[in-house]
Amino acid sequence: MSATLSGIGTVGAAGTRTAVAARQLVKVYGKGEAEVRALDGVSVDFAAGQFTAIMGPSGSGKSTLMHCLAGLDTVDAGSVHIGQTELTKQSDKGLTKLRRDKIGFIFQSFNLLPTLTAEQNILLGLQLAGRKPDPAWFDNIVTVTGLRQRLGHKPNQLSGGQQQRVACARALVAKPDVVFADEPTGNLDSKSGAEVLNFLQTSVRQLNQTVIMVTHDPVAASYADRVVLLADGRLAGEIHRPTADSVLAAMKNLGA
Ligand SMILES: Nc1ncnc2c1ncn2[C@@H]1O[C@H](COP(=O)(O)OP(=O)(O)OP(=O)(O)O)[C@@H](O)[C@H]1O
Repeated sequence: MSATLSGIGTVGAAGTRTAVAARQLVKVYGKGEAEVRALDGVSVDFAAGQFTAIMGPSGSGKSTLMHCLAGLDTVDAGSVHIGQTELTKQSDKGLTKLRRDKIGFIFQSFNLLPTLTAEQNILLGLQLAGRKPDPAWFDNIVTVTGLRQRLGHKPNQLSGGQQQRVACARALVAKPDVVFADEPTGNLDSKSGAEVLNFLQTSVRQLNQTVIMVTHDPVAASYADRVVLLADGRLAGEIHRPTADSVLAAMKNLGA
């Protein structure tokens, strides 16, 4: 841990712990005339036990930031810490372990295995890691996702919203330090989207999880505790206790 990051992983004055900390992240694509600085010096902390949405105009760097925070892409400069562990210093092997043990993912396309039941999909990652689920925790997740009657169903027997709730349960079952959700409601109608967002909110408020979500949708962002705004690869502000209207107004200010 570097000296400038001494607060990371500790309890701060307000009683909050930092789950993810990014410092001066730079990510450049292409060279010369074609160079794009997708991230241009982004420093941001994400508190544990909070639901944060990342928003910004198209091309502002949201996906790049999430991929760099989650160790799915490398940075050109800067650091990312997940708790006390510096992700940006890990070997490929270390990164695989970190992603498996500390990070949960939810994607726009649900990425469930079609031949497995909902329960088998939820437990697959743990099984591959040779770990057993904590029965009480599994039970909690099944309750808040409302999947109890659906555990024996295969993905093609489930609605889109139910499939995404299975993907949410799969992301949470290993008790990760942080869950990254990339446009989790992008493929869902508004009712199913609301179910998934309610679940993510409940997982933070009742199960004390940490969720970071990229979204284009001000209504989806209004479920978060905090919205971080990006523009041109830089931080462009933040909103605490967002409403759909306050997010929409901020996005209009950014020219989105
Ligand atoms: N693999 C790549 N090669 C070249 N340029 C890229 C690559 N990936 C992203 N970019 C560029 O980096 C910038 C940021 O892209 P990014 O996808 O992170 O933005 P975004 O805010 O998620 O956009 P959107 O809302 O449209 O999904 C854009 O200018 C994009 O064209």
